[in-house]
Amino acid sequence: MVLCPVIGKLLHKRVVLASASPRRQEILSNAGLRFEVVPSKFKEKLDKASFATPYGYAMETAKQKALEVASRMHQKDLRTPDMVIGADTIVTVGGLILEKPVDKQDAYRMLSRLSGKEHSVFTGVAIVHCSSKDRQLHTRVSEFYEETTVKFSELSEELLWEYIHSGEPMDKAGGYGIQALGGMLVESVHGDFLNVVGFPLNHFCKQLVELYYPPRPEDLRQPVQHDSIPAVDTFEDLSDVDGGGSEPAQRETGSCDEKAEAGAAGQATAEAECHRTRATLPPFPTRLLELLDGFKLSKALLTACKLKVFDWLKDEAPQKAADIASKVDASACGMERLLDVCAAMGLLEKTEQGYSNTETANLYLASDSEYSLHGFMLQNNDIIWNLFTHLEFAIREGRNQHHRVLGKKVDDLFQDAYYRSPETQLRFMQAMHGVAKLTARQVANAFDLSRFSSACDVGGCTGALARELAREYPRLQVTVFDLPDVVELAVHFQPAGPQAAQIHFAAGDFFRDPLPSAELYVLCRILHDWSDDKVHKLLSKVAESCKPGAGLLLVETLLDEKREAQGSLIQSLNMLVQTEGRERSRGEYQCLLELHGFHQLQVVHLDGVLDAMLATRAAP
Ligand SMILES: Cc1cn([C@@H]2O[C@H](COP(=O)(O)OP(=O)(O)OP(=O)(O)O)[C@@H](O)[C@H]2O)c(=O)[nH]c1=O
Repeated sequence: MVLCPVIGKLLHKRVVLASASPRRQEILSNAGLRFEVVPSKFKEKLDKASFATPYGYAMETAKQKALEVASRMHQKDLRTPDMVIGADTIVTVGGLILEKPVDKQDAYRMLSRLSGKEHSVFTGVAIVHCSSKDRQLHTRVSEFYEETTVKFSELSEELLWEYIHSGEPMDKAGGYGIQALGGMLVESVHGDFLNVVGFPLNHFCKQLVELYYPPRPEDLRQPVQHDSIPAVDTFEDLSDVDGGGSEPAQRETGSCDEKAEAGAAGQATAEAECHRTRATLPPFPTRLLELLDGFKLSKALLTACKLKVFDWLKDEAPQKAADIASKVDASACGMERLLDVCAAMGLLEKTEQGYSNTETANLYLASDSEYSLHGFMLQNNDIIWNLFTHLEFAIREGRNQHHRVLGKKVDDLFQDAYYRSPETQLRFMQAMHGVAKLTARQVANAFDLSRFSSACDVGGCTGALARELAREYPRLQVTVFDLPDVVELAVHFQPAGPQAAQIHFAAGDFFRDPLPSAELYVLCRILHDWSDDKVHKLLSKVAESCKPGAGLLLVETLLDEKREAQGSLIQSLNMLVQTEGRERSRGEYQCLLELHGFHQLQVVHLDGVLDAMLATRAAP
């Protein structure tokens, strides 16, 4: 969610952060800004003595960093961004400017200089607005700085060296990181904490407000100090009406002021007009329209995958739309539009030479890449998309929609729907394999499972999780238990390797057949497919198979965990449309587990929307 409305102004812009600093990236993305990262190659070697102030030096360095990136991006394939942000953080003490230490001795010199004293941290920021006319790059720079004062405690030699040996000082101005171990050195801070970390977010937002929402005439008559970042309804309407979009308004050229230039007599009318427009027009519903377009973007992505566009563009020189079109038997005009949308979504690079894959496309969308989600995309295109076209019925009826898509009754979710033909089964398995590979390592690492020597992954499909468990725990034997048809195909997904000897497949139906015996049972994204009745049935089977002390590892999306709320709620809707089950909250899982004799629940949040839970079987 975008908390600061002015950040939302940049959502449609191509914003580039010209910085390799992970802290800056984190601060800005936490603020809801969408941007690309292109680290600057500008060498921080300006002559410090030629600047009257330390912040003058920081601002100039920030500007040069941003300009270097703007001109490199413009030259390289004419990819002109709309905005490039550069920043430079320095520490000053006793008239000296400290940057990043070059080695441990240098870090020692810096930190001992700061010990027991107050120093200033300046971050200079440059916002470079770019445009391209007649192939020439035009830039407009606005810059500012922020100062924060920090006081260090007296640091003992021992502490100093211990800190230096931690490695933390090396990539940080002044040789410390206030946000991590370096926080222990700090007695007090005056000013913006994030400014010390590397980016003065608050001042940046205020600067954007100034750029995008110039003061109204009455504000100029009665100057108001903006101590806070103005709320959306104060300003949002202004710029969209005045500026005709989200271009930053120039104070001297804003449209209201242009009218005012017509003369004193015209001024009153012009102002009145401006105010009337402001009063009557609601904010432009940008976000709403973006949401509306969401399904078109998804379909463009899925169609490009279906046509294997990203396979044709993998590891190849850039290609023209017409070339790709002829390879996949498509029209050149249609393909060009599709590829342009893919480029706008950041999946392709578009240059004068043609289109090529971005890193994301190579990694996840090409069908033969290690972590390919191509199968998952096809599953979404061919199956889930159709189910979602019946969302209204799903909501009204409170049930999945396979019967409507297939035109017949579906009694068994898997046999009658997902596995109704070898082709649909293979596609489902490819989809699950891609998703499982993405998360399997995190699941395997979520808890210390070294006390178990055998595990059974119930409904373990292709064995992607089994493989990671085996890799992480070399003495663990893992049985993947799944339907006979699945087991038959699963072997094709198992690469050879040292883990192969630890993994076994067993065929059966987990609702009907006995489960293989194991010390640890794993149910990864299984329970959410099923109604409460079936969940009880399955959990009681698992519980019966367990000895006291056995473990149960559940992986699901927990509702109400106050993170990734949108992702988990969409997932919950997805379950309604596709399955007999639902996502559940931590409390619900805890109750279910306790009811079946599993206690000591531990929960670990994983990347994305998944959560891992581990519980132990108590003596019955
Ligand atoms: C005082 C302090 C600094 N930093 C980091 O120090 C680097 C400054 O160097 P820079 O030259 O401004 O930036 P860079 O890291 O070289 O990146 P770039 O923008 O590419 O020049 C930035 O990373 C900051 O976060 C912290 O992480 N914590 C702190 O408490």
